[in-house]
Amino acid sequence: MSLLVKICGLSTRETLQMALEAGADMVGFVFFPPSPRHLSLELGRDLGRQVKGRALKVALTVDADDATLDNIMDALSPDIFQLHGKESVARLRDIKQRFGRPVMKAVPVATAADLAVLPGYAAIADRILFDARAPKDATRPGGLGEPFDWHLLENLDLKLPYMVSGGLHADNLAEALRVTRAGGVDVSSGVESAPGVKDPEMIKAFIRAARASQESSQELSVR
Ligand SMILES: O=C(O)c1ccccc1NCC(=O)[C@H](O)[C@H](O)COP(=O)(O)O
Repeated sequence: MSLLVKICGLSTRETLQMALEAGADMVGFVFFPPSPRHLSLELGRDLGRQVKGRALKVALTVDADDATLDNIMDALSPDIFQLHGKESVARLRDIKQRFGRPVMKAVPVATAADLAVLPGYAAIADRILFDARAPKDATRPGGLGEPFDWHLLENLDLKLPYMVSGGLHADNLAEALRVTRAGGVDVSSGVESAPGVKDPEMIKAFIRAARASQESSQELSVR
């Protein structure tokens, strides 16, 4: 299974183009006003048209209501909804039924106890995104550029595809993958020169590092 690379929080045509040309498998668009990466529906529509099937479009929301999701569906037509709030298992089921799109549930991780929610979500979600749990005073539940202890996932037995995120960058993603055995990596802050300002060279470096890590793990597996 090829490693999935997601570049999240894209908000300009130029950096989206760079991520697509560099080979991102998923491009994430944030619809959460407190985020420095938040997109208007108009910009989401424009950027969505630019993707043209070259990557999966991920709409990132936080405890959004149906009206908000309807608007995002109309503007972006996402391939996946990434639910990054406190959405219940029942809410995941509702969203899947209403929109007919896969859902990726973000699971915040700080301690082993945070993994207790997995069986419920894993029964409904299509994939899981493990992210660092945000501090209590944070203005948003993700995109904070801080890692969690990847060893908490060392003995994970999850039948669902999962990604690792939270404070990743080109220089630590290989270790994150080695420890977590995740099938994908996701990054936002680690490819930015400032909050919300994506850096093309950092995007390229991150994707290059992810592909290099994938190749070396494939070489090890055939030995
Ligand atoms: O990116 C945001 O601003 C954001 C806002 C609210 C909820 C989630 C958010 N990001 C979720 C992502 O998928 C990020 O890529 C993930 O949290 C990793 O972020 P980072 O640690 O900055 O790489």
